[in-house]
Amino acid sequence: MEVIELVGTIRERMQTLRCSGKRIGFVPTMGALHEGHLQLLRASAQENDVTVCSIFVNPTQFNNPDDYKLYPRTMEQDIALLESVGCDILFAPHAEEVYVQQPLLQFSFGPLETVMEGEHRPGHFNGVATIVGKLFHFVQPHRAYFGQKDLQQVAIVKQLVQTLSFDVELVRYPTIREADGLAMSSRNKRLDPEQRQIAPVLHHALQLAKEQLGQKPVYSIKATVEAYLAGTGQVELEYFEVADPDTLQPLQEVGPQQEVALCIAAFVGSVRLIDNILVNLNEG
Ligand SMILES: Nc1ncnc2c1ncn2[C@@H]1O[C@H](COP(=O)(O)OP(=O)(O)OP(=O)(O)O)[C@@H](O)[C@H]1O
Ligand SMILES: CC(C)(CO)[C@@H](O)C(=O)[O-]
Ligand code: BAL
Repeated sequence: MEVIELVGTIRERMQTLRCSGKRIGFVPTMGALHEGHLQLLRASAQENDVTVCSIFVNPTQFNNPDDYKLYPRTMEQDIALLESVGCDILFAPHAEEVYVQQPLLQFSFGPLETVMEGEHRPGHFNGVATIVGKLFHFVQPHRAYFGQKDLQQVAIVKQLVQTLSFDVELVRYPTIREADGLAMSSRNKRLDPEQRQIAPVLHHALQLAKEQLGQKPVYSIKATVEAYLAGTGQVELEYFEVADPDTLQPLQEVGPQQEVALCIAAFVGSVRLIDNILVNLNEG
């Protein structure tokens, strides 16, 4: 695997590959790789001629300085994992070069950024859109792979691609979970053993809500989830929403034919985790 750190070098390399007719698959990450990332990379390796992974803990998308400081960084182990799944190129740029020009562009994603992650992490999606846009320019992928775990991020990137006319096909990959249901996430590495044991309650709460969908009104389902998590005594709920899976806008009512996204964010100790599931009521 080639490891490239400089923007000029990745641009040149990708230009050459594109000119020789190679199809480029791209998996942007912040590192501390786990099986969720590896599945995205395997899908890319299968569906493209060349797979590029980026590892960059992007400072502009962190609204909480401690979260940035404590974000797990495991570069040596990441390189070994990338080699094990046949990744061709790792792009690991430096913040000084990525953010050489200031100030940052301000994006506007309308209603998408006023709910859930947008509401609770001010500036987060502006940082995500900025870095994803830059990475798309550097890597020039034909396809880019994103996880459903960050469902709202996928919608933001989709809007970014449409608004700025990037010629990139987006692939949304299902959430990969631990055996006990916990969605894999780099931040799981920050959980102590007791917190790790309790963390699957986020997923359990989503399952509980799913069972009640179509039977009970949305406000009552929300109350059930709140009471369930409060009962654990160790998890602080930030939000639970029943949302439209495309617009991510909260739904007050759910129709019999509807597909909905059940989305949750909660603190386990000082670690903030998110999760979601998609439910199609039509499928019984
Ligand atoms: N469990 C998972 N299943 C599928 N895709 C995932 C999973 N976890 C992360 N991804 C995807 O991998 C890409 C890189 O994510 P990132 O590096 O932020 O990792 P992460 O595990 O989401 O970390 P964290 O949530 O702690 O920031 C994103 O598109 C993300 O949605
Ligand atoms: C897409 C991304 C790599 C941008 O920094 C990040 O938000 C992530 O890892 O999901
Ligand atoms: N996986 C989303 C990136 C973030 O939480 O900042």
